[in-house]
This record gives sequence, structure tokens and C-alpha cells, in this order.
Amino acid sequence: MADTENPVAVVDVSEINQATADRLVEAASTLGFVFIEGSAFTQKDVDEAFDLSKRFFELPVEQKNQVPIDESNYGYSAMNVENLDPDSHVKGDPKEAFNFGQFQNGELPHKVPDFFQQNIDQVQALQSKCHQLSIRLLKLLGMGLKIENDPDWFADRHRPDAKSESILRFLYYPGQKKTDPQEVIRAGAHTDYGTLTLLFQKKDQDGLEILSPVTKKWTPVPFLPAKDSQSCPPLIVNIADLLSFWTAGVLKSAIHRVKFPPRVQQTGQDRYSIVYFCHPENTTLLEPVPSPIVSAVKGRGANNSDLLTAKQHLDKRLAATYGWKY
Ligand SMILES: O=C(O)CCC(=O)C(=O)O
Ligand SMILES: [Fe+2]
Repeated sequence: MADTENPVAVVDVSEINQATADRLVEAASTLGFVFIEGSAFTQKDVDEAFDLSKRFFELPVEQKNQVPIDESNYGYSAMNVENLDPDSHVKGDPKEAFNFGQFQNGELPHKVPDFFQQNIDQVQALQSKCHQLSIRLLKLLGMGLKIENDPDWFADRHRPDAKSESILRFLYYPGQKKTDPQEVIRAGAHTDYGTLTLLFQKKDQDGLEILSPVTKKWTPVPFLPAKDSQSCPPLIVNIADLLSFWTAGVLKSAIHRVKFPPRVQQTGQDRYSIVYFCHPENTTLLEPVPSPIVSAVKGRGANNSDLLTAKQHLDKRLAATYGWKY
């Protein structure tokens, strides 16, 4: 039993219709987070993905670090290397991660450690399924935003084989027994950068919190069990910065973080999560969205900006956060 009430709407996307689309837009324009049921992911897919991730993080560090992360944002990020909230925290986040770029014609844009090379078909199948689900959600968002005559407007700008900054990320937060208030953050407060993010988490490994755009309070998100033995547990989807900008703020990109919840501070429970950051094709022009709901908002986001491409938007966003030079 989850020890937290669930503040996040659950939307079943097994059917693409207007009622589903409206429910999804309602969630995306209030909390910016939603639980998704009825995806094509099975329990087996998710178990196998977490198993792959666990076997990787158990390897000796030399094998994990065969491809260290660099400015390309691909590769292995060791404990305390990433700091998502440097203004509030001196030490980096107590987590390890591996970022995969997007496959194009069966090839990744970067090298991977031998372990992933030996399992590359599984990685590719997982990424492809994540992207297909993202496209399904983008179709529904297009319908829910009543984009005239073209509900595929967003989906057409996220073709799976075109170059994009989409990332599949395995995350591992080793269990630690900590009670110092300065030490309870596993991933610092941040928003995501792209279109939308899919997040798979595991039973009894909670810790995700949303700074609710509605109540302005930190709100824990529980793990929800699957509705039957075949389906995967509802996965979490959140709207990210680019889509919020593109829709002039109609869809909300909510701040979130990962904490060691009090129970975990006693048990020292590990957390594994798998995240898919979906981005548009790099050359996509962030022109105003042809939706009556979005165009009603004057002077904000893409309704009030020189035209940027998706890649330019990301580079600006990263430069604002990290002060990197491009
Ligand atoms: O591990 C998690 O649950 C969240 C990770 C996250 O928010 C991120 O990597 O952007
Ligand atoms: Fe995030």
C-alpha cells in the first residue's frame, strides 16, 4: 500500500479519442504531471529494462566509465557528478546515470560500454517503444488542444528517425541512511528541457516530489500498482520546458526533485528509475501552435518570440542554467 495519497490524475491512453485527449490536456495544463495507463509496455518489458539497468550499475566502475559523460550529454555520469540544483546544494546529486542518445538507422551517435554493446538490441527496442508512446501522447495533446485539421501537428515534428536531442536515461540512487536535512535530496529541484518526459519507477522506491503549480507545495508522487498482471504499472509523464514555451504556458512544466523519504532514511532502500526525455527534431521551428486554446494566450512563449528551432531553444536553456558557451 502506498503511504502517500495520489495527487496525480491517471489517464488510460489505450484508445485515442477526444475524451482521453481532453483528460490529458486537463492534467498537462494544471499539474503538468500525469500517470499513464494502457500503454503498450508490459510488466515484462519494464522488468527486463530495470534488470538491464541493475546489471550495468553493479559493474566495476572502470567498465561503467568506458564512456564518461561529456558536453554531448551522452554516457556515464558517476556519483555526485551531476548537480541539478547547484544554487541550493554544494555537493552533486548522490546518483549514477547512463544517457543514451537517439538511434538513427540503427546507430547511436556515441559509443557505449561493452556491456551495453552486448545488449544493444534491447536498448534500441526500449528506446523505440518509449518514442512510440511519446508520439501517441503528442497526438492526444494535439487533439486536446483542438489543433485545427491536424491533430498530428506535434507528432509530425517528432519523427523517430530524424535527428533530435531525445535521451533514454538509466538512473541509480544507491541506498543511504541519512538524516541530515542537507543530505536528503537525491536529485535537486529542476524542470526537464524537452517536449515531454516518461518516467518508470519501482515499487517501494518512491521519492519523487512535484512542486505543484496548483498548490505551490512540494507534493510526493507514490508508486501505483499495475491494474492486472500483464500491464506495466502506470508510468509518469510530465510536460517539459520546450512544450510549455511552445504552447505559450498552457501546458505546465512543473519543478520536481527526488528525496530520500523518511522511510528510506531508515531502510537505506536503493532507487532505480528509467527516464525518456522526448525532444522534437532539432530543426523544428517553434512557430505558434495553431490551436485556438494556445492562440488565445497573447504575448507569451512562442506566441511572443523570434522563431527558434528546437535545438536553439535547448541550447539557450542549457546556457541559462550552466553558463556553458556554445
Ligand atoms: O529519478 C527520478 O525519478 C526523476 C529523475 C528526473 O527527474 C530527471 O532525471 O530529470
Ligand atoms: Fe526531471
